[in-house]
Amino acid sequence: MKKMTIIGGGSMAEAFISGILENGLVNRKNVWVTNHSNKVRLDYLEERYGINGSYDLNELFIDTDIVMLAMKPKDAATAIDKIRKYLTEEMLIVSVLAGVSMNTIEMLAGRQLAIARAMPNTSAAVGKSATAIAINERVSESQLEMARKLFETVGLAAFVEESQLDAVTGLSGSGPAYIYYLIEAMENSAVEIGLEKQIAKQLIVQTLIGAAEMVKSSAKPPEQLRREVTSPGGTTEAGVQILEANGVQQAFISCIKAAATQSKKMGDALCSQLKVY
Ligand SMILES: NC(=O)C1=CN([C@@H]2O[C@H](COP(=O)(O)OP(=O)(O)OC[C@H]3O[C@@H](n4cnc5c(N)ncnc54)[C@H](O)[C@@H]3O)[C@@H](O)[C@H]2O)C=CC1
Ligand SMILES: O=C(O)[C@@H]1CCC=N1
Repeated sequence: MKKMTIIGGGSMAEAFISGILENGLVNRKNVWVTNHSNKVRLDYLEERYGINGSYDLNELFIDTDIVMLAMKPKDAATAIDKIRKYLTEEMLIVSVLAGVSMNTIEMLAGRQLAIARAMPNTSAAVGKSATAIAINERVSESQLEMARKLFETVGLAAFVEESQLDAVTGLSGSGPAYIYYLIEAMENSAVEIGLEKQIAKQLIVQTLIGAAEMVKSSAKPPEQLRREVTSPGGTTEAGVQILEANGVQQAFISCIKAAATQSKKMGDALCSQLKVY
């Protein structure tokens, strides 16, 4: 990959810049980033990573072979409108915009483009994202490999159909927040039952890593692993009965469905705004 241009210099962009440089995917002198008039932030990215920040569109787009869209979905229309004349069919456009379809991006750009639309998560910041990627028919084999390599610099990358990306968003895009929510509850309860926050945090984190590792490496389904922890009449049973009585599993299911529905709604809202234009 010769040159990469990132539109939007927020937390997602920073995770990718860090991953790309750590893995030597693009030379730091060939990584370009812009944002919406936050010069202080661009200066920080330049200084911290030795990359280029710029507001000059010619400089940003000349000879670039990959353009990443990393602004908030609500800013996508304005941002793409500004850069549309610089986008060409030869470039790979990589979008991480939640809920914004490849069709919508092409409508905003006013032309057909080779697009890889992905849903990473914030664990990209530590190289542990779970990312799903969908591509359109204009993406070449070499561009597909480029997208795979790009997302693998920040964690696991899997290819899905675009129609599945709202589900992915509800599941793993928003997923870290559900786990943090659980950790908050575990930390609060630990303090209430007499543990110090610091030691509780270590125990909780290791418990999560261990359980995740077990699910990953074992052929047993999670339900069976759960049963193996649960001795009849024991402590786990006493705890899990409370979760069941409070409908916690159902609450998680409803939570993920609501997040997936919201992803679809956000995309539909942007799409209907475009039709009104
Ligand atoms: N935060 C998350 O958990 C995840 C976010 N995403 C997606 O990643 C994208 C970025 O999210 P964050 O990094 O959290 O956002 P952020 O708010 O940290 O950064 C957004 C950046 O876009 C820039 N921007 C706004 N308007 C612009 C314009 N017209 N031209 C150029 N730059 C412009 C802002 O100046 C800012 O630097 C969003 O579309 C979000 O849906 C995807 C997966 C997970
Ligand atoms: O909450 C959001 O809309 C974004 C998309 C996935 C995670 N955060």
